Amino acid sequence: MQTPETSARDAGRRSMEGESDAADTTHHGRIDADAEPASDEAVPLSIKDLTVAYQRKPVLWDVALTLPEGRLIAVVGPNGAGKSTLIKAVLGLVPRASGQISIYGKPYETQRHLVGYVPQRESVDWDFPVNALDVVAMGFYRKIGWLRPVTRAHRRAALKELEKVGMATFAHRQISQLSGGQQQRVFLARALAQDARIYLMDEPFAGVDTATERAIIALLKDLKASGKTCVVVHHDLQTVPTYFDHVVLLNMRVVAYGPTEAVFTEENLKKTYGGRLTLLSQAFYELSKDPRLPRGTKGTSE
Ligand SMILES: Nc1ncnc2c1ncn2[C@@H]1O[C@H](COP(=O)(O)OP(=O)(O)OP(=O)(O)O)[C@@H](O)[C@H]1O
Repeated sequence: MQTPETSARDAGRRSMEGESDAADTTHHGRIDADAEPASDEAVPLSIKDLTVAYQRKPVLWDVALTLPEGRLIAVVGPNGAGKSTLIKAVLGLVPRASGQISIYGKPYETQRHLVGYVPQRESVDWDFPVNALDVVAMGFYRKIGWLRPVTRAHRRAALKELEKVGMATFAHRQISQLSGGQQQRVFLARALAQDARIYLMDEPFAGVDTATERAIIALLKDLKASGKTCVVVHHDLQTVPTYFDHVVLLNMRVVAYGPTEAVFTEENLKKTYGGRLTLLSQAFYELSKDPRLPRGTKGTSE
């Protein structure tokens, strides 16, 4: 039966068929680099046949991903590729035209307590009258229940999370009076307070200084060391190989997915970024000079 959702999907399929653009790959661009675990219950995030449309225009198309546990996973792609939409779809914040999403084998609605979210900074209302400590304490609400008061013990625990991100001295500062990087750290502390098993972070490195970037990457490594999975929307191609174990290359479809050293190649990036080859060549030129790169990642544009 034709519904508005299936009609949006069909419209999108037709427009996709007319294009030979960057996202046009076989097998939905999926590379099954990791052997899939026997059961979805062992998989932090499983996405099957996900299509999302805004006003009937698809922005994610037949996305399929099986993400492994205990890894740092970058989601990379050009502006408008659907990276934020992917994160929002997992959190049930945007309606799906089709597809199934599961967190450790069950729908997000029953697994919220396992998921920590760090939103894109621009999407937050920073005029909301709360201080940094209040924001972090919100991370405990799922455990304590929304109607229960935050106790002194929770505030102490929230302060500890702020310490981890170097923000304890700003605990009583209104969030609107913090710098962009400081706000970002507070939201990371809130995600830590959630004590989740999988973290979804939408551009946590955007607009932060070098010290904050180092603090965030140290935090990600700690999370990984304790077996957590972090899915991070990331724009800086140069740092992908050093920061992340796995990469999802996205441009409406999944162009490629798998371990960074196998997937983060110039060819796959060209498929992902399409016509923006000049920029990409420059990025690869910079990359090719970087001694930290794993073998096979170096570009050919030297
Ligand atoms: N609420 C919305 N209503 C209509 N269109 C939307 C909405 N949100 C996003 N879009 C469109 O969907 C597409 C994907 O947006 P999305 O924010 O997911 O991309 P992105 O990859 O995160 O981009 P960026 O790197 O610029 O943050 C874009 O073309 C965007 O304009």
